[in-house]
Amino acid sequence: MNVDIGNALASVASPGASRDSLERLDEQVADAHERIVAGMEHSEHGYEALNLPERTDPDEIRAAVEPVADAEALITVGIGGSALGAATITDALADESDTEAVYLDNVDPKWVSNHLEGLPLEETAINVVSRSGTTAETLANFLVVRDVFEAAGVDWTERTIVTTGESGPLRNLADRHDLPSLKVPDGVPGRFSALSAVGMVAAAVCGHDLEALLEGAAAERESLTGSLFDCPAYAYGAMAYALDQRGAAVNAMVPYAESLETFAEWFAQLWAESLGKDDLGQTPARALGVTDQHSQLQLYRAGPRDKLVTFVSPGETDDRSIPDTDVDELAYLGDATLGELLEAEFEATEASLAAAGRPNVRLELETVDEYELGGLLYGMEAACVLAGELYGINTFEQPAVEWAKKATRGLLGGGNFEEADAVAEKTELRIER
Ligand SMILES: O=P(O)(O)OC[C@H]1O[C@H](O)[C@H](O)[C@@H](O)[C@@H]1O
Repeated sequence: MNVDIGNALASVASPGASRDSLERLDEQVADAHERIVAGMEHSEHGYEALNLPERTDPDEIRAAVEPVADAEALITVGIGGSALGAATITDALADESDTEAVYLDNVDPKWVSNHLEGLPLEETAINVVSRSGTTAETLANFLVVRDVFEAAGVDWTERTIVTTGESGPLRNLADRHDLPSLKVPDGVPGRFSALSAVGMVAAAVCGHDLEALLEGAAAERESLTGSLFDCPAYAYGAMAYALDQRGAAVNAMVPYAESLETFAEWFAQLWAESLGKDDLGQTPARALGVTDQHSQLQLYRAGPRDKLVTFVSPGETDDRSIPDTDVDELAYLGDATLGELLEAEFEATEASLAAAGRPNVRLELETVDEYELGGLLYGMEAACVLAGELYGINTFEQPAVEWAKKATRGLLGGGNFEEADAVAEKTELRIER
């Protein structure tokens, strides 16, 4: 992954960071890097995620999925960090796989039913993922999926792989039914776990190259140095932080590839849940090039100066020519391809923001493949860890999310949680028709 931060310099954009201010920030980056390296060396909670390129064992993952390696469809049951990393990988590489990957990361009843309908259950694998093993949505959906298999007379125990922590209800269930199971590595929070079994079981069932994913990530790891001027991941994390300090409270992630739309979702969780602490953090927004040029771009170019726009350039892709036409005004299209049109729109949009003095950064991939994806995921995680150090917050906890989880369980009678009391205390000002 390469990163181009030129359009976020103060000479181009407002808010923007001057070269001098980046030189000064680089001293903090050097300190933060030392802290990060120490955390990695001691396998501290969270920092350990940056060791995954060396720690994850592709053979172990492949062995666990072996019984369902030929599955026509894969249902992954998980939520948040236990779904989005896997979905980012399999959605980005869907064209390369014959396995249909379905993700149940919501409990909207109609949506769940629609997703399960019509699947060839005899040829479908189930991938249940929950670090804690207690997440209500995941456990509930798993019970629904099991029920659907049982109703169809298909033995779900033959087709299920579990990835969870050392202990907990899901671990007990895996043991009771003797299911192939993998462990969420210690010290790796869900949103940083894409490059472990959490994200890679689905990739393995879909036949993707696990080694290449890890090699891409390892190359990014190698580039972690003490200076933002030498390290793309740190350049991104430092610039995003610097811009937030100057008023860019929103970070709009805009990949220019349909296949990377889920990546923007993954990034939103990473950035929001990691950095949204102590009244700090940058709000992630999601958009898709070129589609959202025709919806959100107006705001990004002419609305409040509170945004950084992060483009992702997918590099080389399959192309398709645009057929000739005898309509004179459209003749220019006939000389081009859809890929050239996309590329021209990307560059034009980037330039249009720069011309209006709106900060934007470009993440460049060579192409969308396992190696580049591994690098992108790892690079964004390292950028996030660096930003967390610069903010001075705990990047790896998520107490605000835990609060709502407890309130939900309390409401459903799953234990005594004082958080549930707040629901009854809601202030109402209802306007009725
Ligand atoms: O993997 P689980 O324990 O089921 O957790 C799934 C998700 O739950 C919560 O929402 C956390 O805030 C997320 O970070 C986590 O990824």
